[in-house]
Amino acid sequence: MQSANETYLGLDLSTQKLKAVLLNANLENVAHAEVKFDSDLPEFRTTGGVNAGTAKNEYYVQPVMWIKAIDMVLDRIVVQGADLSTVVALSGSAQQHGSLYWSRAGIETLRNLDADKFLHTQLDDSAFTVHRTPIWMDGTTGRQCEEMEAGVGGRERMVQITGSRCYERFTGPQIRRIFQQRPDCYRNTERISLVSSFLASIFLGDVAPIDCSDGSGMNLLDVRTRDWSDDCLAACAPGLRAKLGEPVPAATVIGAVGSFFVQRYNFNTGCRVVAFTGDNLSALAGMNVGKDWLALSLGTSDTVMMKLNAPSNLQEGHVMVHPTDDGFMGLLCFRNGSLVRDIFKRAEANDNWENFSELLDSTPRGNFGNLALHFISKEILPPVKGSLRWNKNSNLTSVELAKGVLKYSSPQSEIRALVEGQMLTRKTYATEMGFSFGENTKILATGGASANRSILQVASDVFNAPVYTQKTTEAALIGAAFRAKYVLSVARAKESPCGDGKGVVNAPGPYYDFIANLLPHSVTRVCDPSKDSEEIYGAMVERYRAMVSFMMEQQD
Ligand SMILES: Nc1ncnc2c1ncn2[C@@H]1O[C@H](COP(=O)(O)OP(=O)(O)O)[C@@H](O)[C@H]1O
Ligand SMILES: O=C(CO)[C@@H](O)[C@H](O)COP(=O)(O)O
Repeated sequence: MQSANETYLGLDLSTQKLKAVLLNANLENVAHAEVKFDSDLPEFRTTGGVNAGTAKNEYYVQPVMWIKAIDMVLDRIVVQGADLSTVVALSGSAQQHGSLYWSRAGIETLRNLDADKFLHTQLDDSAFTVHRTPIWMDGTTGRQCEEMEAGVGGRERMVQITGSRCYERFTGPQIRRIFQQRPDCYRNTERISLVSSFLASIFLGDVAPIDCSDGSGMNLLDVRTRDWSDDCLAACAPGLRAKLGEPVPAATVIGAVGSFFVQRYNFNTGCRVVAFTGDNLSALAGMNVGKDWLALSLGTSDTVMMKLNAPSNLQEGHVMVHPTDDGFMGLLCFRNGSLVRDIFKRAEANDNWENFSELLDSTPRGNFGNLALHFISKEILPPVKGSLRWNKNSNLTSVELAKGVLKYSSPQSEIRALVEGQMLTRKTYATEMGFSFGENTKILATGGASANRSILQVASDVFNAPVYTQKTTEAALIGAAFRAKYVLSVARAKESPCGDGKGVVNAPGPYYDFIANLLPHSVTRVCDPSKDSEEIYGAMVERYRAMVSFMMEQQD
């Protein structure tokens, strides 16, 4: 039976941080802690949480950094007042697509962790066959993408099976590259984890299954049957099914917390571990979005998410297995999100978000016809690299602007052109994915930049829809704790003896209603679109498309 002082732990291993939150039975925040990779773990020399490799578009992380962060974040949340013995279920979220390669010795160590030692002194480099984990920012697998699509019978077929065409950051192409370039490492790999199932594995004390929802970001899972596709596995690398293990639905209790955590952090032996999932899926769970809602996550990457009843066969964009119901989730990911806004904040706004907002607010909507696209690293949607600034004439001056010879004459124009360009990109692709904008459309924003009202006002104007936020900007993190509570309630109802009245636990019903009942007033309307929004931004979409075509022609 549920007792009033039970708590739920959520974790989120995002690009730049590892965060933890403890929620009580009413889903209220009891304690929170975070570890920032750049500043708290400087010995790993990351920038924005990642290391750049020597090859073009190569980005990786050393897994030991994440392991070190786990000890640190738990120590910190205890200092914040968390009594971890009250946690009845925990779950987590993590950046999507990255892959970790367990050695046999690593799995042995994982199963026998010594509570008197730090995790990172036990699970060191020898636990993994690949010491540079490729993460979602990596773009080195163009060749493997082509090979895998050809292997299954073409791009369309890949989209039909997995919900996405092959993307360079997706796990399947990354695994194939390791198989081809480092065959010994691949052969010596006992199991492969996603970042989410890796984090779950640590808490479980054994290799955790990959969940079907994060598994949809691999180009390996059949999103309809919710199992690995034999065609995709064959097109990727040999012996892969055994290395991946069987996928499970995100709503699965995968075991009890490992004894390391019981002895070292005072967790209860009965604390259940619920399958961890990808951060975008977890954000959808944390935002609990219903019909008419478009979720906009402004974390390190910007992502747009929506609920889909059936998979769309759109080639640009991803269809994933929904984390909390039987349907699907549509996802669009934009690599040049916060990191580019960070660059402009430093260069144009004295490294201060308030200045950035003032400059943004002091320029009229439409920016006198100045519009810019900044894809500092190769963008996912559209697949373009470079910067392009156009003014209202979009011709001669634009060429000079395009060459980077010129910037706009004021920081105000620079910043508005950037943010309007970003939001136009998000809206154009959301429309192409099949989201139909109408008078009932509402945007729910989350992620670090959703704390910025000025950025949200541009989003509201460009999307021509009201923007809402939740109390927290960390939907992926709270989504993990919400799922822990919900999945535990489902498990308890199943375990409970039925029919005799006493002690029977009722099934909690669908996830959406369960969370909505606990948190009936969880969103606040923060921005409304200006009256002239459609007039201004409707027309700008065509210019935006012309700019993208221009950039496409310039690509090498
Ligand atoms: N007030 C603000 N205005 C705009 N952006 C902000 C603000 N505060 C934080 N951010 C952005 O949030 C980003 C981090 O978002 P977060 O959701 O914590 O990232 P992730 O979960 O991907 O690690 C930072 O890179 C920063 O650009
Ligand atoms: O690649 C994707 C989604 O497909 C990214 O959204 C990653 O999942 C990273 O997430 P953040 O750290 O930006 O939240």
